Amino acid sequence: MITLFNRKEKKLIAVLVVFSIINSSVNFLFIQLVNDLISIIVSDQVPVVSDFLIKFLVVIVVFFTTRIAISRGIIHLSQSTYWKIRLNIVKKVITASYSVISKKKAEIYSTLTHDVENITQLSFVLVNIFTATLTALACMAYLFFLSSTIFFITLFNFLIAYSIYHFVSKKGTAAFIVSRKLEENFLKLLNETLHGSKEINMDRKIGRKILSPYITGVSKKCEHSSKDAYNAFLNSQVAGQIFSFVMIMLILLFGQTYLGATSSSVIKFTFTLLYIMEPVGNATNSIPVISKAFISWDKIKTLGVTFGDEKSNGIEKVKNRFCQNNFNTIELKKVSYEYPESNFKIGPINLELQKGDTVFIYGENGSGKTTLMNTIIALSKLQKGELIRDQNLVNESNIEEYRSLFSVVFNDYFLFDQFYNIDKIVLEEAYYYLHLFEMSDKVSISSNGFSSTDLSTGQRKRLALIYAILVKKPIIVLDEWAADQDPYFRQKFYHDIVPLLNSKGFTIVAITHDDKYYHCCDKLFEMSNGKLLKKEKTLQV
Ligand SMILES: Nc1ncnc2c1ncn2[C@@H]1O[C@H](COP(=O)(O)OP(=O)(O)OP(=O)(O)O)[C@@H](O)[C@H]1O
Repeated sequence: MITLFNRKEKKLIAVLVVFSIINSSVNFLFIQLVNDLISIIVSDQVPVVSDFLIKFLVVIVVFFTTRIAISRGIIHLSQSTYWKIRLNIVKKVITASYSVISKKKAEIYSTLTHDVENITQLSFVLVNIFTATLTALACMAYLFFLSSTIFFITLFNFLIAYSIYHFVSKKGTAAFIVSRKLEENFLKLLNETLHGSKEINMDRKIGRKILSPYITGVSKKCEHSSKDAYNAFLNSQVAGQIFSFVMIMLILLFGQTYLGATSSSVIKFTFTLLYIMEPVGNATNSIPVISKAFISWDKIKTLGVTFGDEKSNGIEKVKNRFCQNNFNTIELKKVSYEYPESNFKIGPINLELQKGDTVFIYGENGSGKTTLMNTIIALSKLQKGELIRDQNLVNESNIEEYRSLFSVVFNDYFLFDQFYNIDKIVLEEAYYYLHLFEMSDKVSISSNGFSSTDLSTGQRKRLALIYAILVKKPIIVLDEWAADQDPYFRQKFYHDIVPLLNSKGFTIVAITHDDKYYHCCDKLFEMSNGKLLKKEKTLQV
């Protein structure tokens, strides 16, 4: 759960509350000052200008000083909250499991942009509402003092107006919830458009189709529900204003004759009502912002719950352990994994990896090789069976440490801009691998990262493997790494690089379709429809 404010900020909020009370009080004093002047003027007297000017000056100075202080405080609070929530979400994204993140990308984007912004807007609005409420309360007390009968009639009208507002604004909130959901769909489609821009360039039909009916459809629906929401709020605002005008007219027409008020009270009453109409109107205009902020806050909380808190310390736990962390054996005992979405299942699988092994896994497309790999490296949560490292069961408490044994080049790998997980790069070693992978004429290496990643697909994959080696985790896992390499380099990889890495102490697990090189491993397995079969490597040569 996100803690919105620290102790210092809570103190600042307390100060802002005090300033708001002072601000509302002087606001109220101003109307009293004006009312006093009106009384003097309607009774054909001449006011003592210096008296009123001094009071006016005090009121105006205090009003604007507190107003500026409140605004600055709010800007500080809103911006620090904005970035705190954003960082908190990113932190959760970094520590959450891959399976959760891969399904929640659009939701994360819309929360990071849309929802956090809505919460920030709320802080600006809350101050207006708070000061308007205080001013209104002070004015209401003043009205009571002027005429209790008219005060109760006014109060009754306010309550009716509020009930109508409350009823109608429920409709508005419901429409905002719909539009928030649609916003997520919009971002999902936008994401597809950005990632598929090459395909769209090649075939504009995809672009046209995704634009209409999909993106246009979602944006139209979103536009309609937002309009419905704002209209609902607008209707209730208008209803509130009509009530106020009716009230003022009734008091002016019947205040003296039927309600027993003096002419001076009626004027003061009317003036006070007119005066509070603006801040109260502004405050009610801000209700949609509050409504959206509540919806967004719910979203942020739900997203936090989805991520789960159990791994929130994962990053800190494995810090700096990469080079020291090692293993002797890893065992999979009766391990199974099933995708609920497709009902595809692997297992039960028994497998033993020993330090220094070179293991190749081959098999038909869709036979479950990547699923098995994700299970071995504990990227997928274990559903059935046991994962054992050196006689120790891998569980929630040691899973991060277990994962840190593996350096993986996924089939759909991502090459980061910088060497985030290498504390100190040994340039000599880095250049040795750059030469080995025949990339030294294309790329140079600094302590931050590779000089460029704008390379061919095969070349980028070579960098990904160099990076995986430099991280120095004991097990290198490769998912069809050689598939993008030319025949010459593929041979170099299987004949020279794999044995070299092996001689340097790396354990290698590779998924491969290169049957020509199946003999280059110690242990060969076939994955067949979710089952792992041990194979004699000579059979495949
Ligand atoms: N994210 C997913 N959600 C649901 N089912 C999935 C998912 N990923 C894979 N599958 C199912 O698991 C099966 C095996 O997929 P997997 O990626 O493990 O195969 P593979 O042997 O690595 O194939 P390839 O050689 O094509 O990479 C697929 O046929 C599919 O039915």
